[in-house]
Amino acid sequence: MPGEPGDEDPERALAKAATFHAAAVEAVKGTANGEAGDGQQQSDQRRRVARLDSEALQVGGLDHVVEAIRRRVWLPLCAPQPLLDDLGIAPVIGLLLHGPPGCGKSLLARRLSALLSPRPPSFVSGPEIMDRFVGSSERHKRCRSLPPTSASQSRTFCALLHCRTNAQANIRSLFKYPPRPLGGTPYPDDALHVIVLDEFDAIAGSRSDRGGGDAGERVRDSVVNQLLACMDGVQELDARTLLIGLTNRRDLIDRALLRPGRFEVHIEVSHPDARGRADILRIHCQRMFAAGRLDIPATAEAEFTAFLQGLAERTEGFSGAELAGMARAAAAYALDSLSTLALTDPCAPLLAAARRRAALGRYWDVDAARVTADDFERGLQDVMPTTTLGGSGGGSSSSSAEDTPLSKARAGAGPAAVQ
Ligand SMILES: Nc1ncnc2c1ncn2[C@@H]1O[C@H](COP(=O)(O)OP(=O)(O)OP(=O)(O)O)[C@@H](O)[C@H]1O
Repeated sequence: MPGEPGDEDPERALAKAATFHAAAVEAVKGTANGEAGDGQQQSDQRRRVARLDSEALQVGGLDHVVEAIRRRVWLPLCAPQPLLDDLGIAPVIGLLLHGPPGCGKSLLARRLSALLSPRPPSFVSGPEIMDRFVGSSERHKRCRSLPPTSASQSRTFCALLHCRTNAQANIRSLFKYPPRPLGGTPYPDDALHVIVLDEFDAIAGSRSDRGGGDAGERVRDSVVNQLLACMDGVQELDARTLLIGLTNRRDLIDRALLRPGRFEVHIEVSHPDARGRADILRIHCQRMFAAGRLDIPATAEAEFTAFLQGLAERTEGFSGAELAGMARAAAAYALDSLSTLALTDPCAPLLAAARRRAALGRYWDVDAARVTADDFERGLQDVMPTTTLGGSGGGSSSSSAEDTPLSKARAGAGPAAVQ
């Protein structure tokens, strides 16, 4: 039967799929054009199905991840059904993104789901689900420490049964489509439903490791069993469903969930390399650069690039979250120096309330506000201690503004050297 994993050698099926790629995209474009109501919607749909790359997703340093997603997840999802039938494949129903914290898994899942389907995705936090059910079952578990009267035993049994039933119902309800948002953009009934399972290991921990001992463990086991059952029944649903599991610990996840046909595609989202870090920094500094708030003229694209490369060289081992944090810290230092100006202005307390608002602009000197090399240097120092990897030592405390990538870039000296 088409769509059953293992019907055809996956490599061969993929090679065939690649051959049909152009035709598939064209066919989908055609469908989008045919179905769209007005011109705007047409062009939106066309863009949605026709493009999936790092730029469209607004993520940096994840080109290889995006390419794998495009090939294994996106192409089969947007290919025409007759073509999939000929190839004997069905789109995957489970994608697992795993890797260290802060490297962009949630960001990627959010952006990808927005690009894949007009239907709002369902976001689920693993610990939240488990706390609700396992927490209560563990509270009831304490009944076990009571003297083994028939009353306490039956209370424990009922509580466990209740928690298991609730947890299973809760997992089943995940697969139901969320109600259409009132006043939102209409979408077809069979639009893809994306379910993002954050901290997936909390829901999907390996059953064999736990031995199924106490009440909480039995609830956890029943959640995994329910998840397996729901995934196996996903093909019967009216709309296609894609589960995206996010985890820092793939090794903790039950192996039955990780097999082909369930979470079939595993992609590691790891720390970015120097080029990736420059891309991520560009995303997070682009706005201040374009607004002329960086201490580099907004037109000096080459200087900006050199500045980003210099910073990227000095931030080995940083995650995307840490790079974004560094840009925020630099901006906060810039604000801080401006607000100091405001506090030290001797006229400030004397101003009448009506004039304060107008005066604020003067005190903050909004027009002159720039994020300087020193601000980035201090931002780098701030974020450094949270970084556990790398330690190429960017930003030794003695480095002066003259040594910074920004000042080197401004002097036309190119990227700063790795320290
Ligand atoms: N590749 C990236 N490109 C651009 N920004 C990034 C990237 N990676 C991380 N960030 C920034 O860091 C923030 C946090 O990243 P995100 O929550 O996606 O990490 P995560 O891998 O899901 O972490 P965790 O495993 O701790 O949940 C993002 O909202 C974004 O601002």
